[in-house]
Amino acid sequence: METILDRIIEQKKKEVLLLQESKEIILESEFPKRSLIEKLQTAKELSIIAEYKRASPSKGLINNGVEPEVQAFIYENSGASAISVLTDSTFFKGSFADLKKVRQAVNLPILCKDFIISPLQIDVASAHGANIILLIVAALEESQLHELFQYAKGKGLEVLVEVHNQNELEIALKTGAKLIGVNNRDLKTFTVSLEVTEQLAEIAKKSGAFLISESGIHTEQDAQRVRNAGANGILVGEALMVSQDIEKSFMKLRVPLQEGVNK
Ligand SMILES: O=C(O)c1ccccc1NCC(=O)[C@H](O)[C@H](O)COP(=O)(O)O
Repeated sequence: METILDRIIEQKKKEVLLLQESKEIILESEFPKRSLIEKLQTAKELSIIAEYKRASPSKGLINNGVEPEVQAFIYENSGASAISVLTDSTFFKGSFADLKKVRQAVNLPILCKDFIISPLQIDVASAHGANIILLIVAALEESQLHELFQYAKGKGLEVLVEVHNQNELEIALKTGAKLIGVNNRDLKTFTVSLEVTEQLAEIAKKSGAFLISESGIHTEQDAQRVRNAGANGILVGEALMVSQDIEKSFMKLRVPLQEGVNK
């Protein structure tokens, strides 16, 4: 049966074809480098990657009433370590224009949250000001994952390699990734469980990578739970996008790290 991830990847293939056919010259990034890894190395609390996400396949419309640069500015002032911007338009109502607006509004590292299957998309992400790209193991052949990982690193970008089970994690670790994202959401069924982070944390941490727990984190208890499992950071979208008081929501998620976890 065709899953939503299959549909997203089909759409991405069409977008990449259009990019290739347009022969548009994609300029090199004119924006300064920003490193999430450097922040994680010295963090004293669970790092928060705060996401700008208007809509999603699992939730439909989340919040279409706030501008990306305004939301990102509040995230930065509330203590975010990085900002994630959904750039997919078909399924998430995002865009690369959103990414650029966020780049111009904040000094934080920015993650381009998209479904990358081609080096061309990495060029576009970088040109719009991304410092980090996402590679989803479930969406790529292993050889493609390695090729895209090396390409992004060659452009000076950091790479968050996303997994949802042990098999994917073992594939991810073969790239030598320093940033492993464990997505608590199954992208095929939309089921969300923080147990996924608990199950994979030990193997991910043994490799020396920083562990980011992604999706389904809403409360202080959720943040503490994945922190206790060994996460260095969390990626939070919906909870912040629907919050009536972002600073207050942030304060609850800002929990101290256990000593030595990022050494
Ligand atoms: O969020 C979805 O419905 C979704 C569906 C299919 C592929 C990816 C999807 N989301 C991307 C993400 O991983 C999340 O935006 C991110 O981790 C934040 O999750 P949340 O805090 O639960 O909004």
